[in-house]
Amino acid sequence: MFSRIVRPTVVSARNFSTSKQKPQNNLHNFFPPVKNNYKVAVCGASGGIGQPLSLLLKINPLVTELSLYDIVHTPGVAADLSHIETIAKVKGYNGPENLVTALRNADVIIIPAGVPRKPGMTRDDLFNTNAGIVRDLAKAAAEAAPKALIGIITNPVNSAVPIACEVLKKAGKLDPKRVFGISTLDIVRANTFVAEAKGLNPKDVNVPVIGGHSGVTIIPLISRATPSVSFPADQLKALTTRIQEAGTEVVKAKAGAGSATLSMAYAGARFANSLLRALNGEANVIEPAYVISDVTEAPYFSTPLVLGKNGIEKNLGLGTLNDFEQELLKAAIPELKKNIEAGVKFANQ
Ligand SMILES: NC(=O)C1=CN([C@@H]2O[C@H](COP(=O)(O)OP(=O)(O)OC[C@H]3O[C@@H](n4cnc5c(N)ncnc54)[C@H](O)[C@@H]3O)[C@@H](O)[C@H]2O)C=CC1
Ligand SMILES: O=C([O-])CC(=O)C(=O)O
Repeated sequence: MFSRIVRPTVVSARNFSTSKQKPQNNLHNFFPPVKNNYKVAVCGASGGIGQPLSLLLKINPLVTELSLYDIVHTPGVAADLSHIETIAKVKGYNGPENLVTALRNADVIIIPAGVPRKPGMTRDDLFNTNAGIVRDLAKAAAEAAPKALIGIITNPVNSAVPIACEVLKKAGKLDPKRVFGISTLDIVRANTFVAEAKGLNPKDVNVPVIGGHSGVTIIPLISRATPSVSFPADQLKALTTRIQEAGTEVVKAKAGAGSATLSMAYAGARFANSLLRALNGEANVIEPAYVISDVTEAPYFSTPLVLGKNGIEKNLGLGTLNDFEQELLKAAIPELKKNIEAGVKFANQ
């Protein structure tokens, strides 16, 4: 994933034979040199997403402290990851009594805590269990790390982000530029499926996906893909539906053993890396995410964002949508508004 940013340093065998330097078999050569260092906290670190996400963060050279919080198993996960030969110091924190310490002064907090779907469930069916989890984590973040950039993976994302924002608002700590619903997996999937359909290398493909993160609220903008691609109407419709229902595709394939974990860990690590690159002063880091927004009637909406040291530097907005995409937007808005209202109501009850 990091090869998207900087190509690996290639050291030839000849260089080794003439140099006094020891050949390096570790992964350090794959990463760019870094100027700065950051504390990243993962809430739900022992889970199906949390563990591989924490692994990817442990090998990110921008991370110098990795704080792993969960209600179970963090001592084991932290001990395991701490043996990896990278600079990040790993600490595990178990249980609510250690939550505030885990989050204290974090620069970035990523939240994959909560239950996943089983076949036959919608993401909304997770609301009753996961809403309270997100509320409690947001409360702790407001107390321990009010300047942190917070990325929420927990479903239903469309409601979870409003819950977190309302909780932060009540604590007087809401900065709308710092709270993100991570919809990166939708972009990752769109890139992969379009690349497969056109025989391209996925690393060269970028498909903007806007809206929310469930069913019809996921709006792929294939007309704006780079490189430019086109499909006959029936194929475009099928591809769009596949991107919208890709989470369900994984839930069905896992047959009761949960939902996407490895691809989500990749997507979460890509998003966290973009936040860290922006914090570290890199210009023009662009990622779509689901945030407080005034670009549509829905008060939260995902569009491409320019990220900076303080979170969102600029919302790049909707851009031009073709007729097909306008229809997708029309279908998404009522559902999004309903999901957002449910989150706001929960946080204020
Ligand atoms: N945004 C997205 O694109 C995606 C979101 N998800 C969502 O991510 C969430 C996690 O999924 P998995 O990792 O597969 O689930 P999992 O069940 O494998 O892991 C969840 C972890 O959260 C922990 N947890 C539960 N309550 C907690 C609390 N109060 N504080 C801290 N940790 C707590 C559990 O102990 C467990 O380790 C689900 O809600 C799932 O729907 C999953 C895939 C994609
Ligand atoms: O489908 C689910 O429940 C998990 C998820 O959000 C995804 O894979 O996009």
